Amino acid sequence: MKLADNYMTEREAFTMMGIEVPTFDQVDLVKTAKVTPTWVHFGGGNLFRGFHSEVAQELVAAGELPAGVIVAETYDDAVIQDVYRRFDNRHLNVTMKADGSLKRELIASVSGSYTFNRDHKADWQTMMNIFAKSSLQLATFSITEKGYNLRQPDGYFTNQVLADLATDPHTTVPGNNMVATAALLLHRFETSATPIAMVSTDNFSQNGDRLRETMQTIAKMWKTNGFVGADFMTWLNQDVTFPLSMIDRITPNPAASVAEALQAIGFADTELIRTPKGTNVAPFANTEEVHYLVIEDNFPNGRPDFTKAGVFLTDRATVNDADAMKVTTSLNPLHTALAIFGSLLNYDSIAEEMKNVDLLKLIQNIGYVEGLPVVTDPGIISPKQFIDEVINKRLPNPYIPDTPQRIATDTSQKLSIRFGETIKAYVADEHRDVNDLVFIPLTLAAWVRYLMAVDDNGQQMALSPDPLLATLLPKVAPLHLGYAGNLHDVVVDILQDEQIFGVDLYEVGLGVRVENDLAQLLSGEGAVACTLHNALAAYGRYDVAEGVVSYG
Ligand SMILES: NC(=O)c1ccc[n+]([C@@H]2O[C@H](COP(=O)([O-])OP(=O)(O)OC[C@H]3O[C@@H](n4cnc5c(N)ncnc54)[C@H](O)[C@@H]3O)[C@@H](O)[C@H]2O)c1
Ligand SMILES: O=P(O)(O)OC[C@@H](O)[C@@H](O)[C@H](O)[C@H](O)CO
Repeated sequence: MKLADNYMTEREAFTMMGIEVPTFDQVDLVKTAKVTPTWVHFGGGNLFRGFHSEVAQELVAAGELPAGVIVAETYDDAVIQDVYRRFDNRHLNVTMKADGSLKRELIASVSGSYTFNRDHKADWQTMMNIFAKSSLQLATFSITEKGYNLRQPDGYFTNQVLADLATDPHTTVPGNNMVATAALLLHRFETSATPIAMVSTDNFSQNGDRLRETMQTIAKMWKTNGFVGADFMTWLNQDVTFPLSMIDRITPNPAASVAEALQAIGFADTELIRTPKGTNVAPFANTEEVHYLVIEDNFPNGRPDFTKAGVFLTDRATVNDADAMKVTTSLNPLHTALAIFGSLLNYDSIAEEMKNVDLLKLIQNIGYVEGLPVVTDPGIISPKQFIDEVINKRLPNPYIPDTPQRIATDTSQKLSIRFGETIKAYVADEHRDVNDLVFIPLTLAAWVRYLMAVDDNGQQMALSPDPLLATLLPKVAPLHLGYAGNLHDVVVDILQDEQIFGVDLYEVGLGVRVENDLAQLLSGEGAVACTLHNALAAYGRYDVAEGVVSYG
């Protein structure tokens, strides 16, 4: 069987293979979406395919979303061509359960897919038409942290953004994806002027606020340059909402092991694709069973009843707390620590890393000891239960084919949220001492050590993509194993960069500690494993069997 087979008429054949098929006809969604679109999603990568599209499928089945969801790609044209249109906008979502069994579901909730950038004029116009429709209630985003950037590392607008902001959006098509998004909102204002919710579901704190600020920055510049009036600003401020969200579902890149399992049952569409822009996709997505989506309930033009698909809708403060819990202490910092140390120690599986007692203790100390105490309980999810589930069930699940290399992607964009927020909380609390942080600074030092692109055996190591590599690699170029020169002079520029860490590490009193850790980490072959082991012996406060104990 394959994705393009008619699941309405061949339902039994799919079911016999253990593939669940939709109860609705995708053709109906497509027809409805042409007239009354409801939901657009930007960034049709793996998270969307493993999570949002499944939420949409449940909502369609519940009669809550007759128009399905429309996918728009601003960045990677090949995604639309290779895994959406080529497969009639369908994919297989494979949920990998802790007992090794697979749930396979044919997803047909996508009612259209478009490449929204200036190279695709017809798709551009279609998206403009969709945004003009008063039926459109929301747009969601999963475009990675860097997808929201207007500025280059030095804080100035990128040349593309400068060019976009200097030209009238009514006459010139913008090149930057955020400016293009603002152009959609401008078109909406100038046509239906109906309210809309723009929902970022990317992994960073106050994600909605960042999207709002980005849209407002663009609008202000347009106004300054005389391209829009004050009325557009007023509409943007009053009628467009940017709800906060917390999203959680470990969704690794499509894995060969899952492709093989699908081939074994006779499913044909299993090709693993790496697009020229580096997105790893396939006709299927593979994801975990556990998932949380918490969204601020602020939809000014109405919304489907997301709760029918297990989504939490709540107030802003609760979402913020849930997000801070996940992104700054209880999941993503642990992931990033495993990504950095795992890459240096030559692991290619997160589950395998969890069998290394030192790596396990590392994340226990970062999570339970250093992060959890400064987290506010969101009330809807217990932080302690959440982190227990992450460390004891989710990360060790051998059936989740996740890799430290995937998670190490774009680390420079993530450190300020993953660790910087905890550092700031310690600094802000007069009852806490930032010098009690041991394993967070060690992980930051390990990231600088990682940038040397040499593993713990002294062998060259491929680095995961990161937009700052071009500026960072020349800075660490003098470093080598056994380096005995002036380390401070080499790393000071990096460690004081607030854009990267969220704080100037020297200003908060952690710079020298990170330098000292780095000196140990690069002292020779095996020094990464050894430094971690010694730090745990000296300062580890979490005992695997007994829970938190005092400093050694
Ligand atoms: N995969 C997960 O486990 C997971 C879980 C929770 C949250 N997230 C969030 O979702 C994001 C996407 O994850 P994914 O697994 O879908 O990744 P992916 O690599 O499968 O897809 C990335 C998507 O972002 C788009 N993109 C990349 N760079 C862009 C840019 N500069 N501008 C605009 N769009 C850009 C790509 O075209 C693609 O659609 C993550 O960065 C994270 O913030 C991921
Ligand atoms: O997606 P990123 O790049 O922000 O971070 C990598 C992983 O930590 C992340 O994708 C997790 O798998 C996810 O946050 C789990 O919900």
